[in-house]
Amino acid sequence: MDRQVVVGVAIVRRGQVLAALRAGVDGGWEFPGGKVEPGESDEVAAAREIEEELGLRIRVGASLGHEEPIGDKYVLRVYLADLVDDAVAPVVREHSEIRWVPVADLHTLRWLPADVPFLAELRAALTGPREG
Ligand SMILES: Nc1nc2c([nH]c(=O)n2[C@H]2C[C@H](O)[C@@H](COP(=O)(O)OP(=O)(O)OP(=O)(O)O)O2)c(=O)[nH]1
Repeated sequence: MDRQVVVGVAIVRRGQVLAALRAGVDGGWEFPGGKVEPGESDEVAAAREIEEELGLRIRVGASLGHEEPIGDKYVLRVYLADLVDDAVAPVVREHSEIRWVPVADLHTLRWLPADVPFLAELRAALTGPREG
């Protein structure tokens, strides 16, 4: 059976990324998002989950590129997004905590294991190639 896709959304606002803390023993910091439902595109699922979890309207952009297995049932894809309205604040509905984190500090949080490989990609996508 194919693995079900989980979309994580890296919402970027003024150089900071919204990180969300999943509660519980298996908890940790994650990109808000959730499972893509049958017949739904990744982008539609991402926008739906962010509206449900945080009350935010987003524009979903590019995928960070690769996908990461979560256990043996799921696979995680992470998409860049920005806010339709920068002035609207997130509402915490499902997480224990949320934080806007400067891109350079993302690695200081305790992320869920599947998320860690995306951090370098995210930093590269947001800061561009370094000049030598
Ligand atoms: N949303 C999200 N889930 C992640 C990330 N990294 C990671 O390992 N996961 C795991 C945690 C969960 O086991 C699974 C996603 O489940 P979920 O609970 O967010 O999905 P959902 O909102 O559709 O929930 P449900 O209706 O099935 O309960 O993927 C991440 O960055 N974002």
